[in-house]
Amino acid sequence: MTTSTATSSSEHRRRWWESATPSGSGELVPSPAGPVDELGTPPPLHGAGPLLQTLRLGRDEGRVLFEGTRLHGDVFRVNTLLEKRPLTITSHPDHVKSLFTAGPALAPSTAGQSQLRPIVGESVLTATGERHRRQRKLLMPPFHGKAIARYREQILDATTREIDSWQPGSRIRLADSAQQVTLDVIMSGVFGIDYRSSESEQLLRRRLRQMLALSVSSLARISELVSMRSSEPMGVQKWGLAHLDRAMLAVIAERRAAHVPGERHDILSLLLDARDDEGAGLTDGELRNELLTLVLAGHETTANSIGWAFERLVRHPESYGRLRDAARAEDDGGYVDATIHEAMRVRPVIPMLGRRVMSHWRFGDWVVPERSRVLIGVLSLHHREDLYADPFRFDPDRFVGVKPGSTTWVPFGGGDRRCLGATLAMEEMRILTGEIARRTDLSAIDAAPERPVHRNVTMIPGQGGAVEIGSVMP
Ligand code: HEM
Repeated sequence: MTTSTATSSSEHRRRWWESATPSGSGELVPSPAGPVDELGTPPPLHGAGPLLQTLRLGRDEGRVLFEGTRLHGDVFRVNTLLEKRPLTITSHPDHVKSLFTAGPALAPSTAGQSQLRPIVGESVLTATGERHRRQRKLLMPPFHGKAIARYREQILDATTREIDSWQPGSRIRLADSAQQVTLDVIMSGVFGIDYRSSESEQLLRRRLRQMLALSVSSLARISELVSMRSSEPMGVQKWGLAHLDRAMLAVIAERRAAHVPGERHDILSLLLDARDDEGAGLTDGELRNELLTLVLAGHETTANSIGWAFERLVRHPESYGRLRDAARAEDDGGYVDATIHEAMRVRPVIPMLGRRVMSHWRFGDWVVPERSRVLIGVLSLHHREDLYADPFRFDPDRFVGVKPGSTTWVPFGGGDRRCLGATLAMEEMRILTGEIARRTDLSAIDAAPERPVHRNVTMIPGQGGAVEIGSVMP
């Protein structure tokens, strides 16, 4: 057996999001990982049939991850209807490293099977192999740190507008409020659209908002289920997308016609200038797919991370008090970043990452067959006692002056598929968290922690990070 991450069973009888474990950080025991020849498959989670295991994995990933590591340690397998071979789940940083560093030929991402594929088509998120490499290279420049600095003012403007609208004494869902900001940032940063824009650009803004509202409706959830195994959109999704596509292609055509290289700095304009190694640019269809990917991958993840951060903060008055003091001081001493890192550790919005091993692969004492799908349990990795003392405790101090490790803190994934928008997301979260803490006093509506809810591949706060607004300062 490899290193066990097992925790006491009494603690596990509680719900994991309400857990608090005693302190204690052991030494991390190394665990060999990588391609090998012979087999020795990991233990199954338990005896439940594939239908039940598929449903549990889709609805309650957190429970599967904590139950699996409690029963079996670092590595276990689940039989699902999604794959012919069992899925292997690992939570050991050495295994994570082997998958992140192996490269796309040996351990490609399974994002090609993403539920976003019917909507975004082939894009940097869903492409694999050479095509993914090309798209990623074209898209990188607008997401570099220097480029992100340009969006700072837009993020601050949108944040200020949102907080100005908050009324003392009212109750809000912070994830929804943050989404207004992240959507505005996407509109101005990605498309260069603001209130001064042309009629066709305003139409695109309305259509995007409509489609995003539709994408969380129950009708859309049903249509998502119907199109799960299809690479084409179906039902209400197809109808909504046809409307959006017309608006989006009209804006792309308008911009192409008026384009002067270097004049504008939004991502659409930068992408119009992008060229691959052969000197080819992106077609209108490719631009549409990439822009829609950025909208869908970028706004809800960031907004829900803010929702989770304040869901934790309002239930941890000491840390919240320190954050407010830090945000109101001239120099925050790194506490805002530390708070974001800690919130993303205890509540990663994407709790599992998918890879496929193209060779027999060793994970500690176990070897899984080639072409198996492997899931990295981000949530269970982030709660290892040998990596984080008292892992269920929310404690931003653990990250003050400490850079999170690339294989021990992975809310943005890693390797050649690491989140393209991570720098932008961090900047958005830094400004939102700092400004909310500086200007407002919030409190929890309910003392009980919010239950995690699983939607598609994300894990979001059940009440959206619900808070009561005490005061709002200018
Ligand atoms: C807190 C916010 C965010 C979180 C937690 C997050 C998380 C992730 C994760 C876990 C992945 C998959 C990584 C892997 O498989 O190794 C990913 C991929 C991606 N994300 Fe994000 N993301 C966030 C914000 C954003 C933003 C703001 C954008 C862009 C506007 C963005 C664009 C993308 C893209 C394009 C990919 C695909 C990258 C590729 O496959 O090469 N994300 N993100």
